[in-house]
Amino acid sequence: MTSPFHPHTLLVVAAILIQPDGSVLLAQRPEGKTFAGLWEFPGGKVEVPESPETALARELHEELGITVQPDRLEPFTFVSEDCATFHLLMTLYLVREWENDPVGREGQTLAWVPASRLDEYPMPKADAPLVPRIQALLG
Ligand SMILES: Nc1nc2c([nH]c(=O)n2[C@H]2C[C@H](O)[C@@H](COP(=O)(O)OP(=O)(O)OP(=O)(O)O)O2)c(=O)[nH]1
Repeated sequence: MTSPFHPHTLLVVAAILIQPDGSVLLAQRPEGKTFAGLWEFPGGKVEVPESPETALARELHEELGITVQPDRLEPFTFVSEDCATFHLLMTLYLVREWENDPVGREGQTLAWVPASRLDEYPMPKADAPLVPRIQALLG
């Protein structure tokens, strides 16, 4: 049954950038944003009329100054999480190729983290299931 109070679904795309040594990139959400201080996978909201892949390429350029090819993004997994005022649907892509070195262009601190140490970085609740999946992928 449909409820008029059912939260809307927010479509978010995020990247798991992987270096040749197997470390992955985390960004710390800056002060003033929701979840400030927590670590996340870079990305953001899909805007009309973007595809998820073009939205992720845009977000990675805005946030990190890197260039990725939308058709080289590798679908990995997704999370579906009730966040009280909205429902988060976040699709994640593996990214192994990019141009330029990532820098935090929006004040975020960046960290390259070995998969085995991902659980040392506090993340939004929705990200919790991702950690064992990434560890299984990267060993
Ligand atoms: N990029 C990213 N967003 C995440 C992760 N985990 C998680 O719950 N989110 C949530 C936080 C936000 O509600 C949403 C991403 O939107 P966003 O990052 O564009 O949000 P925003 O800059 O506009 O900031 P805000 O409106 O949430 O304050 O997804 C993650 O690992 N990466």
